[in-house]
Amino acid sequence: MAVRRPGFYNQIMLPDKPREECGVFGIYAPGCDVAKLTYYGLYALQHRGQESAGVAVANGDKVQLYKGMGLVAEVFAGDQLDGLQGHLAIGHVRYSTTGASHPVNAQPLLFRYVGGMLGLAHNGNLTNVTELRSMLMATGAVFQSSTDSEVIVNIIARSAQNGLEEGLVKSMIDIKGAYSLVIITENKLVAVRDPNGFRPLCLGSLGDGYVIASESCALDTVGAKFIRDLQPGEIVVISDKGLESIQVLKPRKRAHCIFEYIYFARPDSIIDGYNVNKVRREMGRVLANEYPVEADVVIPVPDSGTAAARGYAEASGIPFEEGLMKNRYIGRTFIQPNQQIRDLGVRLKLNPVREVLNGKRVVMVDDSIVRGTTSNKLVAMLRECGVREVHMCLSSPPITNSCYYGIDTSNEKELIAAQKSLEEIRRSIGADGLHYLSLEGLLDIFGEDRNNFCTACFNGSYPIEIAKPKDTGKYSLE
Ligand SMILES: O=P(O)(O)OC[C@H]1O[C@H](OP(=O)(O)OP(=O)(O)O)[C@H](O)[C@@H]1O
Ligand SMILES: NC(=O)CC[C@H](N)C(=O)O
Ligand SMILES: [Mg+2]
Repeated sequence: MAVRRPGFYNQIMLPDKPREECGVFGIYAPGCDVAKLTYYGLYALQHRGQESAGVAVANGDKVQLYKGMGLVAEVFAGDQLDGLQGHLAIGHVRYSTTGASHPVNAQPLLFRYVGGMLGLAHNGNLTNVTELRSMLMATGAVFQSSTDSEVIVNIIARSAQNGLEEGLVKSMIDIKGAYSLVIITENKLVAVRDPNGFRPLCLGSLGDGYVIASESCALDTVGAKFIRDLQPGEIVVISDKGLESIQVLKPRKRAHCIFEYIYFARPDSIIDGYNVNKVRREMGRVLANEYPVEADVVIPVPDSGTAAARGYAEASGIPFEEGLMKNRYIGRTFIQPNQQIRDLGVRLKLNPVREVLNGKRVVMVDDSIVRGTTSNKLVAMLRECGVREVHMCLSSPPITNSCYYGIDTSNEKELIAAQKSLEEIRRSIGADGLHYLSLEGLLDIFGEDRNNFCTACFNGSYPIEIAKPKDTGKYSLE
């Protein structure tokens, strides 16, 4: 789980939350209630960020925005959507990476620029944000927020004297890092994917209109048909002239985030050609082949460990059982992210099914270990239920490096695998056996696409150079 930076909102609302990122959604569909469809699209992407949510709608003359802190259903609990009328819209759910979790940093951001109005929603994280922001400030720019996303808006606006498209093309040379963007003007919807394709972004059709989303599950939710993923380095412009695609830069070496498949994305999504559920199941199968054990049951740590546990059970022939029950209604219930609350958090979230576990040798499958809080608590819970042996299996390699491309993983001091050996981790979580999926085994699942991923969190091989911030291991513009 991630370490939250201190901030007004964190202190009063946020638990120590899972590592997530942001979700973006855009729609161009004259004749449809685009605000409501965006709301439903964001609902489908809620797992990608729970700090704030917002929708911006355009009607040809103006862009209107409503956003706030909280879950989509909390922010739009009243009749806010009724006031947002138009034929195109964008939306955002946020999990902060640069800039605190605070109302000023909620997205979409909306500005007036040389071409009129411009709203932007961003998933990802820039790696040269400090440098860009200093450069902009030195030339008189002012900022309302502390996000890297506002830096992107400034860079685009400065180069857009001859039109937004030209501004975007030029700005993609300066902006470094991870960005999947949806942009709205009074009459255009624009989508942009960075040249490495770090974060996902896909295109669908809805009647005569189009939909853009971080994940295909959001297209399904609004009844849109998946067309394709955006190419790394591609800009898609949708207006009354139809859809135009501009391949800006030659795609660099692809660096799709492999953690989307392991943990973040919804299993029903298809990302860059691979169904997440299928990949997760395969991870479990590979895990079973790499680490065969004598056991009586395979249990998942729900929900993100479930598909891999099924794969492990299928490949090993050991029966699959639901040995841990997840409280479906667990959300943002806690108060402060301290260790005591974190420990309690595991209990609130997951409860063992004694009848399934008592006297058994258990393979417990989860997607990952970050700090070890979850696995430590779960192993202890299983022991209390009379489990004879616990083999902890992870469908990812050990996480040893921080992410600087849009995922709020802990800094390296808190990553257990960066600090301890495999044997020390096994002892510290109290398991009889511990096995992580090998990086080779993971990449083999993708066959000839095996080189198309960013695996920096496992091997420190960063596709875009990063200057690690000294103290926190995180970027901050506070
Ligand atoms: O080692 P830790 O620091 O405890 O982090 C690892 C856990 O965090 C994630 O789950 P999380 O509970 O965040 O969310 P989930 O319910 O979506 O799996 C992940 O699936 C692991 O279970
Ligand atoms: N997780 C993300 O994609 C966050 C987007 C952006 N960097 C922000 O912090 O608002
Ligand atoms: Mg989990």
